[in-house]
Amino acid sequence: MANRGASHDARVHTIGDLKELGSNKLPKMYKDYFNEGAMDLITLSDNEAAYNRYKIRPRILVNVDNVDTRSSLFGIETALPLGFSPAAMHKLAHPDGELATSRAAAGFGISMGLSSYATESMENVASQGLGNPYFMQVCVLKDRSTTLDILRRAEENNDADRFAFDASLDWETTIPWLKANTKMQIWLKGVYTSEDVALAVEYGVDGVVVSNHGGRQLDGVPATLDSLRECVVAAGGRIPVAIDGGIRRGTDIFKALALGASHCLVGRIPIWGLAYNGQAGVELALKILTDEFRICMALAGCRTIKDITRQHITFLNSEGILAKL
Ligand SMILES: Cc1cc2nc3c(=O)[nH]c(=O)nc-3n(C[C@H](O)[C@H](O)[C@H](O)COP(=O)(O)O)c2cc1C
Ligand SMILES: CCCCCCC(=O)C(=O)O
Repeated sequence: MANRGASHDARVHTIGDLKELGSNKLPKMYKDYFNEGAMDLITLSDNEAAYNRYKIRPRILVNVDNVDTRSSLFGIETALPLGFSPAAMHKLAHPDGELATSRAAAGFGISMGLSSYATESMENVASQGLGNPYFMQVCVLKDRSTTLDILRRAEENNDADRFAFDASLDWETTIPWLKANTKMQIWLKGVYTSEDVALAVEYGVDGVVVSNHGGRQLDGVPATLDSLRECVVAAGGRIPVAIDGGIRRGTDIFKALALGASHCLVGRIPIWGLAYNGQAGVELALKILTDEFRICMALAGCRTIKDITRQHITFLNSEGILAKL
C-alpha cells in the first residue's frame, strides 16, 4: 500500500501516481517520447524490475532519532544523495521547462544535470542555483569547436546546446582532449562494465555514471542496478560511481547506495512532475522521494548515508531464495 503520509496532494502518493497523472496530461507524441525506450523495451522494464530483485536487510535497535540524509557531489553538500539526470526538452512537458526543474532542485538542495538538448540556456538554468551542484552533459561532436563552446560556457556558469555525433571517439584521444580543454570535473555517463571503469580510472576521469540511458539506447543490456555491482568493485573507491535508470522510490535510492553507488540520478521523474504541475509538480516528486528515503533509512537502522552498507541488502535469486551478497 502507498505511503499515504508522504504527499501534500490528494491524488499523488507515489511516483507511480505522478507518472500516470502527469503523462496523461501530455499529447500522445510527447508522452511516448518521454516514457518509451529502445526496441522491445526489455532494458527499460528491467531497470525498474531489478530494484525488486534486491531486498533490504534492516538492522534493529539502532538510534535513528535524528536521521541525516545529507550527502555530496563534486565536494558540494546535497540534501540527499540524489539529483536530476540530463534529459532533453523539458519544455515539451511544461512551458517553464528546465527553469522550473532547476528551481525545484535548488530549493531541495539536490544536484541538477542539464542536457545538451535542453530547451533553456545553461546560463538561465544555472542562475537558478542556490549553491547546489550543477553539471552539464556534453556530447563530443565532430565539430569540436561547438563542444569547446559548451565547455567554455559551462565553466563561466560554474557548471551547459547544437549537433552530428562523432562515432570515432576513443579513450586515447577523447579524454586527454577533454582534460586539456577544461578545468571542470569530467564524468563519463553510460558506463556498464568493470573494464570501462578500469579505463576511466587509468585515463584520470573524475567519476562515472552507470547508465543505459534509461533503456533508450541498446536494448538487451543489463539493468543498471545489476551493472553497478561490477562497476563499484572495479572502481575500488578510487573514483565515485553514480547510477541512473529505473529509480522510482526512496527504497530504490537506499538499495543503490547499499550496492555502492555514491549518488543517484533520475531522468523521467522530474519530467512527470513538470507535466503534472510545473515546478510544484517537480517539488511534489522530490517531497515523495525525500520522505520515502528518510523513512527507509530509519526503518533499516541507518542514521547517516555512511551507515548504508552492503550488509543492508540481499539478492532474491531465480529460485526465490535470499542470497547473501
Ligand atoms: C526524454 C529523455 C531525454 C533524455 N535526454 C538525454 C540527453 O539529452 N542526454 C543524456 O545524456 N541523457 C538523456 N537521457 C537519459 C537520462 O539522462 C537518464 O540516463 C535516464 O532518463 C535515466 O533513467 P530514468 O528515466 O529511468 O530515471 C534522456 C532520457 C529521457 C527519458
Ligand atoms: C537531435 C536531438 C537528440 C536529442 C536526444 C535526447 C536523448 O538523449 C533522448 O534519449 O531522447
